[in-house]
Amino acid sequence: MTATIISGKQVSDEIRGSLANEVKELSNKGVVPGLAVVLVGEDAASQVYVRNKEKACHDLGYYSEVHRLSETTSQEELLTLVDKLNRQDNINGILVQLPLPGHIEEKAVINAISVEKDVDGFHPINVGNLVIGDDSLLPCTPSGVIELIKRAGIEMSGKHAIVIGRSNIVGKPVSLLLQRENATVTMCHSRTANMAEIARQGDILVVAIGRANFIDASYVKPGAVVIDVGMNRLPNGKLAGDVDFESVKEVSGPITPVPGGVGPMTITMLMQNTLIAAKRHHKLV
Ligand SMILES: Nc1nc2c(c(=O)[nH]1)N[C@@H](CN(C=O)c1ccc(C(=O)N[C@@H](CCC(=O)O)C(=O)O)cc1)CN2
Repeated sequence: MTATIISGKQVSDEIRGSLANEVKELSNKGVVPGLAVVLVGEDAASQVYVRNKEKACHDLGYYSEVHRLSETTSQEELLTLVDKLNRQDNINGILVQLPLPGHIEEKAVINAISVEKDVDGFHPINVGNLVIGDDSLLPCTPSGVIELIKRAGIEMSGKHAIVIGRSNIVGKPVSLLLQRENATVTMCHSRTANMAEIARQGDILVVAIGRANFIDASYVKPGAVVIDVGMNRLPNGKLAGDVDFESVKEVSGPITPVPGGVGPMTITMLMQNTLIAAKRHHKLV
């Protein structure tokens, strides 16, 4: 049996089509969603992601500002820029590209972004609202995972979901979002004993551990849905997920590839969050 491939690129294109239509309708009311992206330093991957965010804004008809700051920018200077963007009326979403250079404290910067403009969903108030189930801007990669599962027509309610990885940006939020969909969630991490045995109980397996090709077929119940959030750059320059795609797809049900799975959803959910923030700002929701 060969598994169905869940294409993040395809789902992403569908969502972007709907966003573009909504932006056209909003423009009749004089509303243009605005996103500010801040990049500090020269990290090659970050430069690509920031360019892709700028292009997504352009393609969907958003206003965008990209602030490219030098590696030596001080925390003080960055906070001053964030403060300016917080007060700018044409900006609905602010995203500071991570990772930041070592001399800047990520927490201080994230906490400085206005909660209403935190389209990354990383501010502690947005995280707290996610925990208690209140309305909030959701972190992009975890909400992209849930959207991919839904749009593949997979029911989460009553299913046993296993999340491998407990990071603040993927593992923890994705487990909360799966619970919100009424899945029963088990979390595994680097200290979990008998991980393969536990993982094999899952109807849905979400993997975010940052170890290339770590999950092989022995972790997968036949027919289980497998979502690979890993993005590991190999010495040969190729990108690999956390899941050994070739062996796992022989036993699993629907599965996401890397690249072309969860990755493309991250920027699409960012665009969705920016639109939500714009509509809230203009009291249209
Ligand atoms: N402030 C933030 N910083 C970072 C985030 C984030 O959500 N907010 N996530 C990542 C980087 N990222 C977006 O910023 C991102 C990563 C990967 C992709 C993507 O489309 N990946 C492609 C492959 C691309 C490649 O070949 O390198 C895929 O998986 O198909 C989009 C966005 C860290 N920083």
